[in-house]
Amino acid sequence: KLGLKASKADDFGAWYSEAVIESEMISYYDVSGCYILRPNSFSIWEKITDFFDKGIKELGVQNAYFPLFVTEDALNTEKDHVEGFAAEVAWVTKSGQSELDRPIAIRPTSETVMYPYYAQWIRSHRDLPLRLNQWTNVVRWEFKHPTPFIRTREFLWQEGHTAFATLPEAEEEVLQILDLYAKVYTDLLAVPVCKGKKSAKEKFAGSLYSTSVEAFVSATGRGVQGATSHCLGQNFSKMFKIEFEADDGSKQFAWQNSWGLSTRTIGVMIMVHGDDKGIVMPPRVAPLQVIVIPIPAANLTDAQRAELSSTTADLVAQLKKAGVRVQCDDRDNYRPGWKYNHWEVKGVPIRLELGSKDMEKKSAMVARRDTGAKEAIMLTDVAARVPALLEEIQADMLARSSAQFEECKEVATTWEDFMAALERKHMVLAPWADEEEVEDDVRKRSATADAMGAKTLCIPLEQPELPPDTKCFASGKDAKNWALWGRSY
Ligand SMILES: O=C(C[C@H]1NCCC[C@H]1O)Cn1cnc2c(c1=O)CCCC2
Ligand SMILES: [Mg+2]
Repeated sequence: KLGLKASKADDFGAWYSEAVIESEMISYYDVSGCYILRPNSFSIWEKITDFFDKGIKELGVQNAYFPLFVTEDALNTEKDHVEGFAAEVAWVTKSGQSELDRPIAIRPTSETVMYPYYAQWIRSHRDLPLRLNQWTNVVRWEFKHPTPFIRTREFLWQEGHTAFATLPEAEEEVLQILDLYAKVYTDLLAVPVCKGKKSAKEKFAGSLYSTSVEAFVSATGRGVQGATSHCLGQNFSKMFKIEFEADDGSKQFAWQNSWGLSTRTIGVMIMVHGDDKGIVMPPRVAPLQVIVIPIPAANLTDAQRAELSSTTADLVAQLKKAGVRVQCDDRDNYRPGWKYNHWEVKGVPIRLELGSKDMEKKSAMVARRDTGAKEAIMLTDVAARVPALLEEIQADMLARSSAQFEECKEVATTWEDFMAALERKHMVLAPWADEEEVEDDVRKRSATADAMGAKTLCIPLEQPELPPDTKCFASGKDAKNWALWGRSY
């Protein structure tokens, strides 16, 4: 059977597992929760890192590298946050046969690695702002069911850690980074996101407030946090004594941010765009954008065969010159149908078929992976048309996924409408009291036998009008704002 065995609509988990394997993005590994990122997925991470790294450097952020290991004492400096996560911290307890006299943690995130040194480096307001980022791996020994890219025990990410003399400077950066995160999703991955603030319950315990970009997987009706940008206020500078002498001579605690985006981005892209034929790659991140497949007729003369291969080689050369990532599959031990499937599973955005009758008409047949649409293109137009078509595909993918996102977002002001929307596997924009106990209550009351309860995904930065006297959909108390609710990963 061509395409995947599992269907995305019928068995999403099986579909996703099969898609990441058949597309050669992932290989399973013999440590649970860990996966091998093969070239087809790692090249996407390279595009994301190139884009984001350029963006933060334009903002004045510098890259550095801090050690993988954290001492027990350092890690416990922020113990009231870590205790919630203590079970996730992985420890080195021995080397060879000998026990370490003190266990050493593997970084689950690097605040406690970096901030003792921030305290050493920052003495005067002239040392600010200090804005460092690192591209690393981190380890979190999650116990929930692992999912490639989405929830893994080791993952790649970037973590930005910045310090400013004033809160306004920090707050400005929080939103600059959030904008960059949104662009990673919309401009590279063709995935729409909602920018918002996290509720008190959902925010990072160590932050003053957290902002995030939230994506939505319509196939499962679950939201997924795409990336986070936290304003830490002076919480960490007080813990780590990151103080500076202000220009008026007073000693003040620095104002800090931290922000992170991980290889989870790739999983979101797969879940949003994939179909029953496999992965659908947005052209801007596709490792291979065009596969050229010559289709020699059975009874070709040597001359005709030679002409077909030289025309094919010429097309590939023209497309390469036009900056297109292109390959030719002229293997003679596979028939065309097998090849179509082979490259569709990998999500190659464009297939260019070159058959003998096409040759006579000096044209090629181009097939789009996202819609399956085919169009004949004159050979002389290929080098101009294909780059334009790739951009059209990118735009169309974002337009379709954005329309899907809006379709999956319902407004509700009553409990009944809220629950009905969840039943339809949708997100719900609802006015609420913005109180943690209300959120706890909704989580419990909205859980059903076969589905987890809903949480707030974010409080959208773009708030709809809130008429006076609007009541919280769940508690009946006065509503403070609109939150986007949903089941989530
Ligand atoms: O990591 C963060 C906050 C922050 N870390 C840096 C990047 C941005 C942002 O994610 C929150 N967090 C999540 N998970 C864990 C910890 C933790 O602090 C610490 C212990 C192990 C698990
Ligand atoms: Mg976690």
